[in-house]
Amino acid sequence: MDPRLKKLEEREALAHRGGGKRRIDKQHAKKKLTARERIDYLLDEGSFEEMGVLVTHRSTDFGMEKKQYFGDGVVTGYGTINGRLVYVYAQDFTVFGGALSETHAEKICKVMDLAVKVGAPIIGLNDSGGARIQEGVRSLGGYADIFYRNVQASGVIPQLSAIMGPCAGGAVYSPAMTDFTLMVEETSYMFVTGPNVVKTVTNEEVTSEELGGANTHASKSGVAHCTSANDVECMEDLKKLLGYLPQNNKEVSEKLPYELKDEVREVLKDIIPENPNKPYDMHGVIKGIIDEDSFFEIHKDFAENMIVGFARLGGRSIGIIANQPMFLAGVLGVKSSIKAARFTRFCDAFNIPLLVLVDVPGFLPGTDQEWNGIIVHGAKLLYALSEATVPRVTVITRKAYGGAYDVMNSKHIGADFNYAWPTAEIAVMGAKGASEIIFKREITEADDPTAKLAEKEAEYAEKFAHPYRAARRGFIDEVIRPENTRRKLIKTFSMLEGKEVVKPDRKHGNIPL
Ligand SMILES: CCC(=O)SCCNC(=O)CCNC(=O)[C@H](O)C(C)(C)COP(=O)(O)OP(=O)(O)OC[C@H]1O[C@@H](n2cnc3c(N)ncnc32)[C@H](O)[C@@H]1OP(=O)(O)O
Repeated sequence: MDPRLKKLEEREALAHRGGGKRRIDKQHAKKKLTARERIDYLLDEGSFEEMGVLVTHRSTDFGMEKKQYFGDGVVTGYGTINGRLVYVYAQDFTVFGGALSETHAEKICKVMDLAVKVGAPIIGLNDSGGARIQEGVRSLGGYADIFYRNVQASGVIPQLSAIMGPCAGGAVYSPAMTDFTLMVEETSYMFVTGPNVVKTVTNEEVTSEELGGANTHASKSGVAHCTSANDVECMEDLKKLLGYLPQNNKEVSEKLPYELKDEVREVLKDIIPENPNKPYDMHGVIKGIIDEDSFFEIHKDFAENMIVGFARLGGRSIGIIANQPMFLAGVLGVKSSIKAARFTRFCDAFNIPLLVLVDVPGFLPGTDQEWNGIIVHGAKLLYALSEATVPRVTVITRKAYGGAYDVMNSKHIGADFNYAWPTAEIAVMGAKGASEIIFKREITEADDPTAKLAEKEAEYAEKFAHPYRAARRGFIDEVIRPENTRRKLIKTFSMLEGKEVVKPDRKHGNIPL
């Protein structure tokens, strides 16, 4: 063999060995794949083109000049997922624990820059011990270079993060600024300060898993949008999620071929219980509207009184925001408002039309909510929907009470089409609460206050617990039969395809944060 070619092959082979067999075995023993194996699962077969395979770090402190690994702990490049171009970086835990050096960061920045220039999604597979301790501030600078690029890329290309091992300290802020963070159950964790620091500062005893494992972030903090059972499932989830998204903010998501069929869905006819206070599962309504098996739920276990996720409707990718009467009667709270607001802004940035399903009795009362800022967090959702210019369609299935009626994509805040089912109740509040206030004297002075309250409640319900007053005013465009919802929505979103909104000239608005 030509010795020059041999030199190249030797180096490439070394790069592919990562931190060596012992460390790869250790990675596998933890039920984790290596960086290269993850990329193999993620991308279309044979599509990966690696960049910077021969990069090494430049550190000479602590004898580091003798510890050189080609690639420097991160595999970067581009390839395709279902034929679509994506950029990817995967941290290699077998090399310095995937710790981020100056050169490691430069490699990540290079693919991020390309992704923005070309206009294709970037996917980061994180598995790292954080800043390369031997490099000090050069490593910290490398993180900041990535953070800066995350912000510049935000709303321009989709940015997806998978946490597949440790992600601690400042390292957490890159995934936090990307659009979606997926975490692998049991093998990944994220925290700003680990259990030892927590114990020293607050005297709390907590494990890494409890503090920042996948389930914690998926249910308590909302930092994780989805969790996956293992590395392979995580790659599959990334692929699925990507399927709903466009390549960049100038494109729309691919519309899948769709044959008109089963537009009338009888299953929706009886989904609302007779008793208006009885819960039902809004997932059933979603299922009854969308293309078969097409719902990809985001934040499934976080703020469950609100459902958000992507679906296909007549082959078109849409974002769904829906109150969930099964949890806290579907009220708006701090977490659910933040959840829906963030999702709204993503969909709006990437031209994904929004369907809002409403069954909301109001805002969650209590000191906990008030002291945690429901005013400002509720305003986030109001603001996000009001500024969204993508096609926005609302269906009120049952309750739309008080300020929550306004917030949940009402006509008044710019929704394009507002439907209501005959079971809709659009009012300032429920009939009982309203009667107790406005007929207070009559009720207390009555011989039988309970009977009086029931009489007044019925009177109020007769007047307001329906969609027809709103329809008379044009706040509701049409009262539709539930079984026809899918058909109506396919037509409506198709009709709205050409929607354009000219926005006022300003640097940016000031969303309540
Ligand atoms: C932006 C600001 C920040 O990032 S501040 C955070 C700085 N990082 C940290 O404090 C975490 C330090 N590392 C650790 O605590 C552990 O290594 C963690 C990540 C928990 C992994 O533990 P474990 O699975 O047992 O692996 P290990 O300790 O044997 O490490 C594997 C190899 O990786 C190395 N390593 C790890 N972290 C770093 C780092 N930050 N800088 C440089 N090297 C790192 C370890 O030395 C070890 O190397 P080797 O394989 O024994 O040669």
